[in-house]
Amino acid sequence: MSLRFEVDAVVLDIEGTTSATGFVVDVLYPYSRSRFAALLAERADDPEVARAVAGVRELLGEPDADAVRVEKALGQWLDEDRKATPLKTLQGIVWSEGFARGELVSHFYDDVVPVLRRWHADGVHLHVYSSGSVAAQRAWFTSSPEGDLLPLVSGLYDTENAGPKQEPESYRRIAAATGGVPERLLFLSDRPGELDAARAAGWHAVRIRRPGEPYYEQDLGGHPEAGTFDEITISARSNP
Ligand SMILES: CSCCC(=O)C(=O)COP(=O)(O)O
Ligand SMILES: [Mg+2]
Repeated sequence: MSLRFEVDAVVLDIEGTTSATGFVVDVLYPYSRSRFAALLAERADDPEVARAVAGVRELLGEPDADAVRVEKALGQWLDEDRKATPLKTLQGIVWSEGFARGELVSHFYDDVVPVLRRWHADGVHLHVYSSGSVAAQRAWFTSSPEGDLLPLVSGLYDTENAGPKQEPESYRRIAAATGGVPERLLFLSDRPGELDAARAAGWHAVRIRRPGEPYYEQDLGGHPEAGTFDEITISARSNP
């Protein structure tokens, strides 16, 4: 299938779209799980850690939850792949340190990086919108197997600065932040509920449907689909 869009910017989901969910779940999740206890015990006074812990307690409805209870909740949310913002904040802290130490290198599907480079060279603005925190996204793009990809990216959005990914209002916020008009924005994601929200905000939305990904079999939404990024052609305004 070949798809063509005239847009100024492409907004990218990460897990299931640019990158394999299996890598996130099998490599990144265990990495964060094994470091949460030390993070909660040794850096409870770090303002970002304290804010995230307060967020965990709020989601639990347990204002007095101690570090053991908080760690247990984080572990359960990891098991469920629940995209809870405080979990993502804490993961972002440990992952970005792991990437900086060279203990982690991110993953991109083979088709993705050449196409991102081409779109960028053609004047298409690239933004990221992921449940992974902005800190995690920055580290992910900086420490790729193909070197530092962060210069390709103009903006990073997560559930904290944009809002939940399945709500149209979040896409309106991103459009306002990028200065883009909805009909000149294209969102790529594996998850039908996110694509529905982007479409409801007036964006173009393409479902990236890769074999082996969790939403591959789900057949809802009626969105245009692509199996790889090569199937999508973008004409930017500056480069018709
Ligand atoms: C570098 S982000 C790590 C992946 C992650 O934790 C996540 O939740 C990604 O979810 P997405 O919204 O990109 O599907
Ligand atoms: Mg995804």
